[in-house]
Amino acid sequence: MDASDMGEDLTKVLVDADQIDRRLDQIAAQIDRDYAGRDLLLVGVLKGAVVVMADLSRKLHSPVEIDWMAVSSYGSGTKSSGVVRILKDLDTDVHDRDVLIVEDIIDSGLTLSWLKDNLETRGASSVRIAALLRKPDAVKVEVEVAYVGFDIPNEFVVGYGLDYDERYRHLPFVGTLAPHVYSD
Ligand SMILES: O=P(O)(O)OC[C@H]1O[C@H](OP(=O)(O)OP(=O)(O)O)[C@H](O)[C@@H]1O
Ligand code: HPA
Ligand SMILES: [Mg+2]
Repeated sequence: MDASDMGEDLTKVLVDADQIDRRLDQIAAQIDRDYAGRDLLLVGVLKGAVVVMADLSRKLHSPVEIDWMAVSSYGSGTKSSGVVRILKDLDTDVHDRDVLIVEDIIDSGLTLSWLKDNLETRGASSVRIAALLRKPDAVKVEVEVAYVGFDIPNEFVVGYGLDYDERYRHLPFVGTLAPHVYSD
């Protein structure tokens, strides 16, 4: 599948499937080295992180546990509301655990800075972040990211887990959405 399958909804492919695959290989190798001999809990942030969690976790050689949270600050629009809500909490007690939050994107940083604080408050022994994408020009709150796939321009992107109004999450690449799709 490529951008042309999406008709005129996408203006371009920003990061293709091969680039994502190669970058995740590197990040997984780094995570394996950094957490060698430790008992890591991966926390995926629903729904956007589903695709990167599936691909990244299968590249890890270390034993890990996986749990999920759903938080939302976007609703159906393209701008963060800044108000983070927990829609689904973890099933796992993170007290004394090494936690790695796995995310699709850091945009304003509001979601991850809130989530990192939240998990630290629960007594996790470490909380770090892995994010496939980051938009340096959109950051409103600085968040330290241990593993980042790609820095991208400040444009609304979809695919590889990322949606616009719940669509396009299944695309195997990251592309920019044509403005006519969200300004109609
Ligand atoms: O850095 P921020 O500006 O906070 O934006 C990043 C967050 O926004 C998106 O999630 P969203 O709330 O849209 O939910 P979704 O993952 O279900 O699409 C994305 O998956 C991140 O979780
Ligand atoms: N695309 C889709 N979802 C998002 C984005 C984006 O660029 N930023 C934050 N959530
Ligand atoms: Mg989203």
